[in-house]
Amino acid sequence: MDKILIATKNAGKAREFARLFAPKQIEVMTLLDLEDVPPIEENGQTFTENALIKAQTISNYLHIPVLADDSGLVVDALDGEPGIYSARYAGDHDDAANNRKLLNKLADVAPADRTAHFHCSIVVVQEGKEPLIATGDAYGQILTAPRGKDGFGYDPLFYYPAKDKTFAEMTASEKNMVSHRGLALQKLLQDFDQWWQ
Ligand SMILES: O=c1[nH]c(=O)c2ncn([C@@H]3O[C@H](COP(=O)(O)OP(=O)(O)OP(=O)(O)O)[C@@H](O)[C@H]3O)c2[nH]1
Ligand SMILES: [Mg+2]
Repeated sequence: MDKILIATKNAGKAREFARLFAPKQIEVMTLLDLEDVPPIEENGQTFTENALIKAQTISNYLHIPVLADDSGLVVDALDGEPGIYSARYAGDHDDAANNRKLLNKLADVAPADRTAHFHCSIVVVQEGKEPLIATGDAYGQILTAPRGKDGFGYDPLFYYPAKDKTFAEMTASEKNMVSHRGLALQKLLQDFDQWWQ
């Protein structure tokens, strides 16, 4: 079975990618499976720049093909915050604190103005090849209180009208069908087989 290394330390992303790659008979490994990982500085100005930084840092170190995802929540009433800072909005990878900060910032914003989208940029890099890049977006709105227990990050606050559920109320497969990450990966996979050869 082929394996792909995903340059992420996020267990929520790792679970979603494992499920997304399963039909292709590709096993997913992540930085959570490795012992010594060089530090990755996510100092890009865009999601795609950050995804390239993650993938290239690890590919330069291990000399194997690497996929990376940079993603986040873009809230219209907050001029696009938290955006590329989604993981470190209030506390570094503290989902509860990040969600509290988001709710506080939106306290005076009416339901109709609480529109937002999740964005995901996925890249795959391999030495000597042009990177393969795909993006996906999922549109919804931010609730005033969390709903649901599944998923990760801001999922309990992100309401997806077409399914009348938050991302945290969806099963993993339901979320993958409509999520920013699922959509970006579907696009990436259209070109992946040819790129992978
Ligand atoms: O509710 C959510 N459902 C999602 O589907 C989702 N996708 C991204 N996010 C948020 O955006 C940050 C990514 O930041 P990010 O791309 O730098 O990833 P990360 O730092 O968590 O892991 P790594 O891949 O960098 O190691 C994450 O931490 C989350 O806060 C999500 N929240
Ligand atoms: Mg990160």
